[in-house]
Amino acid sequence: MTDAPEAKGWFTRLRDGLSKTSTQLTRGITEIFTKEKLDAATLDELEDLLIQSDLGVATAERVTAAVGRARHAKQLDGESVRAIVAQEVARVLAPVAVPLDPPESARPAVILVVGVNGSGKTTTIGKLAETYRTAGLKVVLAAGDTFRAAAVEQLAVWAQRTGAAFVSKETGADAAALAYEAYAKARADDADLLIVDTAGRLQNKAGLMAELEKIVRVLKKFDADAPHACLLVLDATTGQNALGQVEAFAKTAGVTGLVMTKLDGTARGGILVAVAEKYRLPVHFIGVGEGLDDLEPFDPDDFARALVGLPRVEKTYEF
Ligand SMILES: Nc1nc2c(ncn2[C@@H]2O[C@H](COP(=O)(O)OP(=O)(O)OP(=O)(O)O)[C@@H](O)[C@H]2O)c(=O)[nH]1
Repeated sequence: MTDAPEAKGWFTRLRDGLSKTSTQLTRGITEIFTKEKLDAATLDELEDLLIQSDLGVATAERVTAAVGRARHAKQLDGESVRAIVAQEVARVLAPVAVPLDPPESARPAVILVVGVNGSGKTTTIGKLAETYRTAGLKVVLAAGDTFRAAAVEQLAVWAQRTGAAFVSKETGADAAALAYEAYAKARADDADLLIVDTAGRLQNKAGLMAELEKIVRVLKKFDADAPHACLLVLDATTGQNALGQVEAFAKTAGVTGLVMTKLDGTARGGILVAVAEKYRLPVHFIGVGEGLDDLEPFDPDDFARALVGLPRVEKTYEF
């Protein structure tokens, strides 16, 4: 298969990126499962470890129950417990692993990108532009974070780097007016995809909501189905705060899917599982670095194996 080397490269980066999380989990599991006796207290310790690793209570219970069922069948060691963790985590994640396919019929399809400041929105938009440009789509980027000149400049650099068209206005300009101009340009250019950056200010929820609503209203004047996706970018290093962010943005912005960034900088990568389990929103992409190649479509099996530091299982296909 031609894509095998690239896929392998990504898994290695994913595993390296998640190494802080997997080292912590592996160490904890190994300590718990090298004891002579395997009893209810052992399972309680495992459950506590999984909760402390941000996986969420329901997943921790589910994994512990699976390990409990397996304990009579054979002598469990750390590695087999990690394999059970990976299997159960993959089962929790499978329903939310949904690709982001902008509708081809919409010209342009519109992706609105929201999230708190610093979550990695702009970087994610740059990487998305690269992904879709590489797939042959004509992409326009709209610098909707009009409050911060640095955010506009950063997005301009990404546009240049990826060959996407770029629309911006002066600092402080109305973000909805910018969205209007960007859509008009994208349509005039017969672009496939318009990706709109937004300012992220959770601390000013009312203002944020009004601004996002205005952007959406403007887009709907062109196309009643726009935006076709509203992506919330979450920074994994914020741990449990990610849950509050999903709550707030799901209410205010009508989030349709998630991107989780910075999984490489944290021992809290388990938070993706807690978010998936609680909100059941599609997870489209995950990010493990600042480079163009560091964003990939979300694969539940790869993520679950990397989370506990196990090698990738080559997929088998049934016909
Ligand atoms: N390690 C790591 N850093 C990342 C990742 N994604 C983004 N970053 C970095 O995180 C910082 C913030 O990213 P931005 O893309 O500027 O975030 P933003 O949400 O647009 O932030 P504002 O522009 O402040 O609204 C930058 O230094 C990025 O290079 C990632 O997956 N891993």
